[in-house]
Amino acid sequence: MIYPEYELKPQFYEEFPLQWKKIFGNNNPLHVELGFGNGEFAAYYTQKHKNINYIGFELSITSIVKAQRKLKRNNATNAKLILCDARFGLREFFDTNSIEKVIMNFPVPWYKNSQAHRRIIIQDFFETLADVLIENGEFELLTDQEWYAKEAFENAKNSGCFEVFDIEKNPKREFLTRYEKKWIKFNRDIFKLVVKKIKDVKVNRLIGGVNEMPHASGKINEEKIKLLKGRVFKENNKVFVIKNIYKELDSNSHIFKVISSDGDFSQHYFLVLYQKDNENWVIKLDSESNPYRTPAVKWSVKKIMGVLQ
Ligand SMILES: C[S@@+](CC[C@H](N)C(=O)[O-])C[C@H]1O[C@@H](n2cnc3c(N)ncnc32)[C@H](O)[C@@H]1O
Repeated sequence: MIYPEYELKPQFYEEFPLQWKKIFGNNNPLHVELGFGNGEFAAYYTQKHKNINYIGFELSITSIVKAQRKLKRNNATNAKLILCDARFGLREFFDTNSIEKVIMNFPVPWYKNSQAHRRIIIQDFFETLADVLIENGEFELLTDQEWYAKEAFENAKNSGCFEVFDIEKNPKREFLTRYEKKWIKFNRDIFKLVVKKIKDVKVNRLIGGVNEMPHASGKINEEKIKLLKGRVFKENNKVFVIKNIYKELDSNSHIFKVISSDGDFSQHYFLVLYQKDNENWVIKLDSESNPYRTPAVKWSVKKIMGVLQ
């Protein structure tokens, strides 16, 4: 990363939710942008609002690099960018009643029904918002898709936790994002939805507390190791698959390439299995691998040790 001071890697933190006061060195209000793209809005917003702490989520590494450049050019000191699914990050990295404003400019709408689970504004999202926003905290959505704004409107209303304002068509805007400019050029209408939190909800988080290193140990039947390649394990909301197993030359250790999911949240990582003494083996996260220690990640460690015994 070119300007690492702007990128925050929560997977290297020990404790969740994150301690934002420590991270920014002040107690300024937290404003969060979901899907910041190339960071034009982040650069504008952090200049305009010097007394807030801005946190942006993106899934694209290229976008993170471009956004870092823009923040650096402005010498912004109140911004952190995170490469992570915004739905996961909003729920897992923030405490209850901690965010003043959440902004989402021109999300990917995911038109097809088969892709609907990828939309950010699903019902669960509004429950998370009702947890992490402070009282009277706001969520602002801009989109060129009227149906998307209406779906968000309905989901926010159905949650019972928000004052939901009428959708505004072609609102007056001080700053146009890259996608906004593009859609205006294509003569598309723009829709703005604002909701204000009026009621608390407490949602379950996957990785609360101290982020312990999952590991398991015991006697195993070595013959069973090679049989695990390609196996899929499922339990409730958790799934993991062992994509590959590599044996280290000249040593009794094996690396497992694993993909796990907790609901819609997937992670790739490596586990290492090695012989500790004459009788016992240990399995744990490989030191190069740093997934969030979600229930599926912890379960994969215990389960593999279990089936090898
Ligand atoms: C259409 S672009 C809009 C970018 C920018 N906000 C703008 O208005 O110019 C949508 C952005 O959201 C990002 N994105 C999509 N799903 C996401 C998710 N679940 N979490 C974080 N970012 C996401 C994409 O990578 C993409 O950069």
